[in-house]
Amino acid sequence: MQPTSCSSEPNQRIARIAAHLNPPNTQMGESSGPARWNCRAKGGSSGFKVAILGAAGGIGQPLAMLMKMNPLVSVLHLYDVVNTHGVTADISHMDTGAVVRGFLGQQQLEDAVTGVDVVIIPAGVPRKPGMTRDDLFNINAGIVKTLCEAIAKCSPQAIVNIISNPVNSTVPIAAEVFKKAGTYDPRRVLGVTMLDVVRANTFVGEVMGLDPREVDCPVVGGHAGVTILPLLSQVKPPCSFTQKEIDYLTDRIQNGGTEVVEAKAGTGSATLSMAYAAVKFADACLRGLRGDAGVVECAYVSSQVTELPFFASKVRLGRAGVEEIYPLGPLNEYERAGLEKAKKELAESIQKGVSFVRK
Ligand SMILES: NC(=O)C1=CN([C@@H]2O[C@H](COP(=O)(O)OP(=O)(O)OC[C@H]3O[C@@H](n4cnc5c(N)ncnc54)[C@H](O)[C@@H]3O)[C@@H](O)[C@H]2O)C=CC1
Ligand SMILES: O=C([O-])CC(=O)C(=O)O
Repeated sequence: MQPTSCSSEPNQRIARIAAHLNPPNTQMGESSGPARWNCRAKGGSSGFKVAILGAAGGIGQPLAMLMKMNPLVSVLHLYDVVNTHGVTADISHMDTGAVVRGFLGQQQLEDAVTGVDVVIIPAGVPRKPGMTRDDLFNINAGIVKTLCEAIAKCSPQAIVNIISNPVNSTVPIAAEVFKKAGTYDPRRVLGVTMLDVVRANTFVGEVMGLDPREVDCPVVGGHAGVTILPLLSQVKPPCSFTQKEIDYLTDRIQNGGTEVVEAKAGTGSATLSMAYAAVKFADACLRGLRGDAGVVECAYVSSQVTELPFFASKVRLGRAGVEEIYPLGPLNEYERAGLEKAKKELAESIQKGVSFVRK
Protein backbone atom coordinates (compact mmCIF):
# COMPACT_ATOMS: atom_id res chain seq x y z
CA MET A 1 0.00 0.00 0.00
CA GLN A 2 1.26 3.48 -0.89
CA PRO A 3 1.69 5.86 2.07
CA THR A 4 -0.69 8.83 2.00
CA SER A 5 1.00 11.60 0.05
CA CYS A 6 1.81 14.78 1.95
CA SER A 7 3.53 17.87 0.62
CA SER A 8 5.63 18.73 3.70
CA GLU A 9 8.54 16.88 5.33
CA PRO A 10 7.91 15.13 8.69
CA ASN A 11 10.11 17.65 10.54
CA GLN A 12 8.19 20.54 9.06
CA ARG A 13 4.93 18.87 9.99
CA ILE A 14 6.00 18.50 13.63
CA ALA A 15 7.28 22.09 13.72
CA ARG A 16 3.96 23.31 12.45
CA ILE A 17 2.03 21.43 15.12
CA ALA A 18 4.43 22.64 17.84
CA ALA A 19 3.95 26.23 16.67
CA HIS A 20 0.23 25.99 17.13
CA LEU A 21 0.45 24.30 20.52
CA ASN A 22 2.70 27.14 21.73
CA PRO A 23 0.93 30.15 20.34
CA PRO A 24 2.56 33.56 20.44
CA ASN A 25 1.97 35.55 23.60
CA THR A 26 -1.41 36.99 22.85
CA GLN A 27 -2.69 38.27 26.14
CA MET A 28 -5.15 41.09 25.76
CA GLY A 29 -3.60 44.07 24.09
CA GLU A 30 -0.47 42.26 22.90
CA SER A 31 0.07 41.77 19.23
CA SER A 32 2.31 39.38 17.39
CA GLY A 33 1.91 39.42 13.65
CA PRO A 34 -0.97 38.83 11.34
CA ALA A 35 -1.55 35.05 11.59
CA ARG A 36 -2.17 34.95 15.33
CA TRP A 37 -2.96 31.38 16.00
CA ASN A 38 -3.72 29.07 13.18
CA CYS A 39 -4.90 25.80 14.53
CA ARG A 40 -4.16 24.13 11.22
CA ALA A 41 -2.08 25.38 8.36
CA LYS A 42 -4.39 24.05 5.66
CA GLY A 43 -8.11 23.60 5.40
CA GLY A 44 -9.77 20.49 4.09
CA SER A 45 -12.76 22.03 2.35
CA SER A 46 -13.38 24.85 -0.05
CA GLY A 47 -16.00 27.21 1.20
CA PHE A 48 -16.64 30.52 2.90
CA LYS A 49 -14.69 32.45 5.52
CA VAL A 50 -16.77 33.35 8.55
CA ALA A 51 -15.84 35.49 11.55
CA ILE A 52 -17.61 35.40 14.92
CA LEU A 53 -17.09 38.51 17.08
CA GLY A 54 -17.84 37.74 20.73
CA ALA A 55 -16.92 34.09 20.15
CA ALA A 56 -16.05 33.28 23.77
CA GLY A 57 -19.47 34.22 25.12
CA GLY A 58 -22.61 32.31 25.97
CA ILE A 59 -23.86 32.49 22.38
CA GLY A 60 -20.41 32.70 20.80
CA GLN A 61 -19.15 29.31 22.00
CA PRO A 62 -21.99 27.06 20.82
CA LEU A 63 -22.26 29.21 17.69
CA ALA A 64 -18.58 28.63 16.97
CA MET A 65 -19.05 24.91 17.51
CA LEU A 66 -22.01 24.73 15.15
CA MET A 67 -20.29 26.84 12.49
CA LYS A 68 -17.27 24.51 12.68
CA MET A 69 -19.71 21.74 11.75
CA ASN A 70 -21.11 23.64 8.76
CA PRO A 71 -19.78 22.16 5.51
CA LEU A 72 -20.08 25.55 3.76
CA VAL A 73 -17.43 27.05 6.06
CA SER A 74 -13.74 26.57 5.21
CA VAL A 75 -12.20 29.13 7.59
CA LEU A 76 -13.61 30.21 10.93
CA HIS A 77 -12.22 33.28 12.71
CA LEU A 78 -13.03 33.50 16.43
CA TYR A 79 -12.60 36.93 18.00
CA ASP A 80 -13.24 38.12 21.54
CA VAL A 81 -11.66 40.37 24.13
CA VAL A 82 -11.22 37.41 26.52
CA ASN A 83 -10.65 33.63 26.39
CA THR A 84 -10.45 33.23 22.63
CA HIS A 85 -7.51 30.87 22.76
CA GLY A 86 -9.22 28.33 24.94
CA VAL A 87 -12.31 28.27 22.76
CA THR A 88 -10.19 28.12 19.60
CA ALA A 89 -8.06 25.24 20.90
CA ASP A 90 -11.13 23.33 21.97
CA ILE A 91 -13.11 23.78 18.75
CA SER A 92 -10.10 23.21 16.51
CA HIS A 93 -9.98 19.56 17.67
CA MET A 94 -13.29 18.82 15.93
CA ASP A 95 -12.64 16.68 12.85
CA THR A 96 -14.61 18.84 10.44
CA GLY A 97 -13.33 20.75 7.43
CA ALA A 98 -13.09 24.34 8.65
CA VAL A 99 -9.76 25.78 9.78
CA VAL A 100 -10.16 27.69 13.07
CA ARG A 101 -8.16 30.80 13.93
CA GLY A 102 -8.34 32.70 17.19
CA PHE A 103 -7.96 36.46 17.64
CA LEU A 104 -7.77 38.14 21.03
CA GLY A 105 -8.23 41.78 21.94
CA GLN A 106 -8.78 44.97 20.02
CA GLN A 107 -5.33 44.90 18.40
CA GLN A 108 -6.26 41.73 16.54
CA LEU A 109 -9.74 42.84 15.52
CA GLU A 110 -8.78 43.99 12.04
CA ASP A 111 -6.99 40.71 11.29
CA ALA A 112 -10.05 38.84 12.55
CA VAL A 113 -12.37 40.48 10.02
CA THR A 114 -10.06 40.83 7.04
CA GLY A 115 -11.14 38.92 3.94
CA VAL A 116 -14.19 37.26 5.45
CA ASP A 117 -17.47 36.62 3.63
CA VAL A 118 -19.77 36.69 6.65
CA VAL A 119 -19.31 38.31 10.07
CA ILE A 120 -21.60 37.24 12.92
CA ILE A 121 -21.75 39.58 15.93
CA PRO A 122 -22.95 38.22 19.28
CA ALA A 123 -20.58 40.54 21.25
CA GLY A 124 -21.96 42.48 24.17
CA VAL A 125 -23.71 42.16 27.49
CA PRO A 126 -26.92 40.15 27.98
CA ARG A 127 -29.99 41.05 30.05
CA LYS A 128 -30.66 40.24 33.68
CA PRO A 129 -34.19 39.87 35.10
CA GLY A 130 -36.05 43.19 35.20
CA MET A 131 -34.08 44.71 32.30
CA THR A 132 -35.34 45.54 28.82
CA ARG A 133 -33.17 45.01 25.75
CA ASP A 134 -32.93 48.78 25.47
CA ASP A 135 -31.23 48.84 28.89
CA LEU A 136 -28.25 47.20 27.13
CA PHE A 137 -27.89 50.12 24.71
CA ASN A 138 -25.32 52.09 26.73
CA ILE A 139 -22.77 49.26 26.64
CA ASN A 140 -23.60 47.40 23.45
CA ALA A 141 -23.99 50.41 21.15
CA GLY A 142 -20.32 51.29 21.55
CA ILE A 143 -19.22 47.66 21.11
CA VAL A 144 -21.17 47.24 17.86
CA LYS A 145 -19.92 50.61 16.59
CA THR A 146 -16.26 49.67 17.16
CA LEU A 147 -16.65 46.25 15.57
CA CYS A 148 -18.43 47.68 12.51
CA GLU A 149 -15.73 50.33 12.07
CA ALA A 150 -13.21 47.53 11.67
CA ILE A 151 -15.46 45.63 9.25
CA ALA A 152 -16.02 48.80 7.19
CA LYS A 153 -12.27 49.24 6.95
CA CYS A 154 -11.11 45.66 6.38
CA SER A 155 -14.04 43.71 4.90
CA PRO A 156 -16.54 46.17 3.42
CA GLN A 157 -17.93 43.41 1.16
CA ALA A 158 -18.84 41.12 4.07
CA ILE A 159 -22.39 40.18 4.99
CA VAL A 160 -22.93 41.22 8.62
CA ASN A 161 -25.33 39.34 10.91
CA ILE A 162 -26.03 41.38 14.04
CA ILE A 163 -27.20 39.54 17.14
CA SER A 164 -26.14 42.02 19.86
CA ASN A 165 -29.09 43.72 21.55
CA PRO A 166 -30.95 45.94 21.26
CA VAL A 167 -31.09 44.74 17.63
CA ASN A 168 -33.71 47.41 16.83
CA SER A 169 -30.97 50.01 17.48
CA THR A 170 -27.71 48.14 16.79
CA VAL A 171 -28.61 47.54 13.13
CA PRO A 172 -29.19 51.28 12.51
CA ILE A 173 -25.89 51.90 14.35
CA ALA A 174 -24.08 49.51 12.00
CA ALA A 175 -25.69 51.16 8.96
CA GLU A 176 -24.58 54.61 10.12
CA VAL A 177 -21.02 53.40 10.70
CA PHE A 178 -20.85 51.95 7.18
CA LYS A 179 -22.39 55.13 5.71
CA LYS A 180 -19.75 57.22 7.49
CA ALA A 181 -17.02 54.99 6.05
CA GLY A 182 -18.57 55.21 2.57
CA THR A 183 -19.05 51.45 2.39
CA TYR A 184 -22.75 51.03 3.21
CA ASP A 185 -24.57 48.40 1.23
CA PRO A 186 -28.02 47.94 2.84
CA ARG A 187 -28.25 44.46 1.35
CA ARG A 188 -25.38 43.30 3.57
CA VAL A 189 -26.43 44.44 7.05
CA LEU A 190 -28.93 42.09 8.68
CA GLY A 191 -30.35 42.01 12.18
CA VAL A 192 -30.85 38.42 13.33
CA THR A 193 -34.49 37.90 14.33
CA MET A 194 -34.40 34.19 13.56
CA LEU A 195 -34.90 33.21 17.20
CA ASP A 196 -38.34 34.82 17.12
CA VAL A 197 -39.26 32.62 14.15
CA VAL A 198 -37.73 29.54 15.81
CA ARG A 199 -39.80 30.22 18.95
CA ALA A 200 -42.95 30.94 16.95
CA ASN A 201 -42.63 27.67 15.04
CA THR A 202 -42.04 25.77 18.30
CA PHE A 203 -44.94 27.30 20.23
CA VAL A 204 -47.39 27.02 17.31
CA GLY A 205 -46.32 23.40 16.93
CA GLU A 206 -47.01 22.78 20.63
CA VAL A 207 -50.49 24.36 20.49
CA MET A 208 -51.54 22.69 17.23
CA GLY A 209 -49.88 19.32 17.84
CA LEU A 210 -47.59 19.76 14.82
CA ASP A 211 -43.94 18.94 14.30
CA PRO A 212 -42.25 22.38 14.66
CA ARG A 213 -40.07 21.57 11.64
CA GLU A 214 -43.20 21.63 9.51
CA VAL A 215 -44.44 24.97 10.84
CA ASP A 216 -43.59 28.25 9.11
CA CYS A 217 -44.68 31.32 11.09
CA PRO A 218 -43.44 34.68 9.78
CA VAL A 219 -42.43 37.13 12.51
CA VAL A 220 -42.06 40.74 11.40
CA GLY A 221 -41.32 44.16 12.92
CA GLY A 222 -38.30 44.10 15.20
CA HIS A 223 -36.72 42.21 18.08
CA ALA A 224 -38.08 43.53 21.39
CA GLY A 225 -41.43 43.17 23.13
CA VAL A 226 -44.34 44.52 21.09
CA THR A 227 -42.09 45.09 18.06
CA ILE A 228 -41.96 41.28 17.70
CA LEU A 229 -45.07 40.70 15.57
CA PRO A 230 -45.94 37.09 14.73
CA LEU A 231 -48.25 36.82 11.72
CA LEU A 232 -50.34 33.90 12.92
CA SER A 233 -52.85 34.44 10.09
CA GLN A 234 -50.08 33.45 7.65
CA VAL A 235 -48.85 30.30 9.42
CA LYS A 236 -48.15 27.34 7.17
CA PRO A 237 -49.69 24.82 7.18
CA PRO A 238 -52.79 27.02 7.52
CA CYS A 239 -54.05 26.91 11.13
CA SER A 240 -57.27 28.20 12.59
CA PHE A 241 -56.56 29.57 16.08
CA THR A 242 -59.08 30.64 18.72
CA GLN A 243 -58.69 34.21 20.05
CA LYS A 244 -57.40 32.71 23.32
CA GLU A 245 -54.71 30.81 21.39
CA ILE A 246 -53.78 33.94 19.44
CA ASP A 247 -53.40 35.95 22.67
CA TYR A 248 -51.37 33.18 24.29
CA LEU A 249 -49.09 32.64 21.28
CA THR A 250 -48.51 36.34 20.62
CA ASP A 251 -47.61 36.96 24.25
CA ARG A 252 -45.34 33.91 24.48
CA ILE A 253 -43.49 34.74 21.25
CA GLN A 254 -43.07 38.41 22.22
CA ASN A 255 -41.80 37.48 25.68
CA GLY A 256 -39.81 34.34 24.85
CA GLY A 257 -36.55 36.15 25.59
CA THR A 258 -37.81 37.33 28.97
CA GLU A 259 -39.00 33.79 29.76
CA VAL A 260 -35.41 32.56 29.37
CA VAL A 261 -33.88 35.56 31.20
CA GLU A 262 -36.13 34.85 34.19
CA ALA A 263 -35.48 31.10 34.11
CA LYS A 264 -31.72 31.76 34.06
CA ALA A 265 -32.23 34.00 37.11
CA GLY A 266 -29.42 36.48 36.59
CA THR A 267 -26.93 34.25 34.78
CA GLY A 268 -27.77 35.47 31.27
CA SER A 269 -30.27 35.20 28.44
CA ALA A 270 -30.92 32.72 25.63
CA THR A 271 -27.61 31.31 24.38
CA LEU A 272 -28.16 27.76 23.09
CA SER A 273 -31.40 28.37 21.19
CA MET A 274 -29.85 31.61 19.94
CA ALA A 275 -26.74 29.82 18.69
CA TYR A 276 -29.03 27.34 16.90
CA ALA A 277 -31.03 30.20 15.36
CA ALA A 278 -27.88 32.14 14.42
CA VAL A 279 -26.44 29.14 12.61
CA LYS A 280 -29.71 28.52 10.82
CA PHE A 281 -29.64 32.12 9.66
CA ALA A 282 -25.92 32.24 8.79
CA ASP A 283 -26.34 29.00 6.82
CA ALA A 284 -29.14 30.67 4.83
CA CYS A 285 -26.82 33.63 4.12
CA LEU A 286 -24.07 31.24 2.96
CA ARG A 287 -26.47 29.31 0.72
CA GLY A 288 -27.55 32.63 -0.76
CA LEU A 289 -23.91 33.61 -1.33
CA ARG A 290 -23.33 30.25 -3.03
CA GLY A 291 -26.14 31.09 -5.45
CA ASP A 292 -28.85 28.75 -4.18
CA ALA A 293 -32.33 29.76 -5.34
CA GLY A 294 -35.30 30.44 -3.08
CA VAL A 295 -33.49 31.10 0.21
CA VAL A 296 -36.07 33.06 2.23
CA GLU A 297 -35.89 33.97 5.93
CA CYS A 298 -37.12 36.76 8.19
CA ALA A 299 -34.54 39.44 9.07
CA TYR A 300 -34.41 43.04 10.33
CA VAL A 301 -33.06 45.08 7.45
CA SER A 302 -33.11 48.43 5.70
CA SER A 303 -36.60 48.33 4.23
CA GLN A 304 -39.39 50.13 2.44
CA VAL A 305 -42.08 47.71 3.53
CA THR A 306 -43.35 50.37 5.99
CA GLU A 307 -42.53 54.06 6.37
CA LEU A 308 -39.75 53.11 8.84
CA PRO A 309 -36.17 52.87 7.54
CA PHE A 310 -35.65 49.43 9.15
CA PHE A 311 -38.14 46.61 9.54
CA ALA A 312 -38.07 42.83 9.87
CA SER A 313 -39.90 40.82 7.26
CA LYS A 314 -39.30 37.92 4.91
CA VAL A 315 -36.30 38.52 2.67
CA ARG A 316 -34.74 36.52 -0.15
CA LEU A 317 -31.01 35.96 0.31
CA GLY A 318 -28.62 35.73 -2.62
CA ARG A 319 -25.10 36.46 -3.80
CA ALA A 320 -25.43 40.13 -2.87
CA GLY A 321 -27.06 39.52 0.50
CA VAL A 322 -30.70 40.68 0.71
CA GLU A 323 -31.88 40.54 -2.89
CA GLU A 324 -35.60 40.95 -2.34
CA ILE A 325 -37.78 42.13 0.52
CA TYR A 326 -41.29 40.74 0.59
CA PRO A 327 -44.32 42.82 1.54
CA LEU A 328 -46.16 41.88 4.73
CA GLY A 329 -49.11 40.32 2.92
CA PRO A 330 -52.69 40.51 4.18
CA LEU A 331 -52.96 41.22 7.93
CA ASN A 332 -56.06 40.74 10.07
CA GLU A 333 -57.34 43.43 12.40
CA TYR A 334 -55.42 42.07 15.41
CA GLU A 335 -52.17 42.11 13.45
CA ARG A 336 -52.84 45.61 12.04
CA ALA A 337 -53.27 46.91 15.61
CA GLY A 338 -50.06 45.09 16.62
CA LEU A 339 -48.25 46.65 13.66
CA GLU A 340 -49.16 50.17 14.76
CA LYS A 341 -47.82 49.51 18.29
CA ALA A 342 -44.68 47.92 16.89
CA LYS A 343 -43.95 50.83 14.55
CA LYS A 344 -44.26 53.41 17.34
CA GLU A 345 -41.63 51.70 19.50
CA LEU A 346 -39.43 50.80 16.55
CA ALA A 347 -39.27 54.39 15.32
CA GLU A 348 -37.81 55.49 18.66
CA SER A 349 -35.26 52.66 18.79
CA ILE A 350 -34.11 53.37 15.24
CA GLN A 351 -33.72 57.08 15.94
CA LYS A 352 -31.75 56.31 19.11
CA GLY A 353 -29.30 54.18 17.12
CA VAL A 354 -28.89 56.72 14.32
CA SER A 355 -28.33 59.58 16.79
CA PHE A 356 -25.70 57.58 18.66
CA VAL A 357 -23.42 57.54 15.62
CA ARG A 358 -24.34 60.97 14.22
CA LYS A 359 -23.95 62.84 17.54
N1 LIG B 1 -30.77 38.74 18.48
C1 LIG B 1 -31.22 37.85 19.34
O1 LIG B 1 -32.20 37.18 19.07
C2 LIG B 1 -30.51 37.63 20.62
C3 LIG B 1 -29.55 38.50 21.05
N2 LIG B 1 -28.86 38.28 22.21
C4 LIG B 1 -27.83 39.26 22.58
O2 LIG B 1 -26.54 38.72 22.26
C5 LIG B 1 -25.55 39.38 23.05
C6 LIG B 1 -24.58 38.37 23.64
O3 LIG B 1 -25.22 37.51 24.53
P1 LIG B 1 -24.41 36.37 25.33
O4 LIG B 1 -23.53 35.64 24.40
O5 LIG B 1 -25.37 35.64 26.15
O6 LIG B 1 -23.50 37.28 26.27
P2 LIG B 1 -22.12 36.86 26.99
O7 LIG B 1 -21.82 37.92 27.99
O8 LIG B 1 -22.18 35.46 27.44
O9 LIG B 1 -21.07 36.93 25.79
C7 LIG B 1 -20.74 38.12 25.18
C8 LIG B 1 -19.32 38.04 24.70
O10 LIG B 1 -19.02 39.28 24.08
C9 LIG B 1 -17.68 39.58 24.41
N3 LIG B 1 -17.39 40.98 24.23
C10 LIG B 1 -17.65 42.02 25.04
N4 LIG B 1 -17.16 43.15 24.51
C11 LIG B 1 -16.61 42.82 23.33
C12 LIG B 1 -15.95 43.55 22.32
N5 LIG B 1 -15.76 44.86 22.41
N6 LIG B 1 -15.51 42.86 21.25
C13 LIG B 1 -15.70 41.52 21.14
N7 LIG B 1 -16.31 40.80 22.06
C14 LIG B 1 -16.76 41.43 23.14
C15 LIG B 1 -17.54 39.14 25.86
O11 LIG B 1 -16.17 39.00 26.21
C16 LIG B 1 -18.30 37.84 25.84
O12 LIG B 1 -17.45 36.76 25.56
C17 LIG B 1 -26.33 40.16 24.10
O13 LIG B 1 -26.39 41.53 23.73
C18 LIG B 1 -27.72 39.55 24.05
O14 LIG B 1 -28.73 40.44 24.48
C19 LIG B 1 -29.12 37.18 22.98
C20 LIG B 1 -30.07 36.28 22.60
C21 LIG B 1 -30.88 36.46 21.43
O1 LIG C 1 -34.20 38.41 25.72
C1 LIG C 1 -33.00 38.71 25.61
O2 LIG C 1 -32.44 39.58 26.27
C2 LIG C 1 -32.20 37.97 24.58
C3 LIG C 1 -32.96 37.93 23.33
O3 LIG C 1 -32.95 38.87 22.55
C4 LIG C 1 -33.86 36.81 23.14
O4 LIG C 1 -33.75 35.78 23.80
O5 LIG C 1 -34.74 36.93 22.26
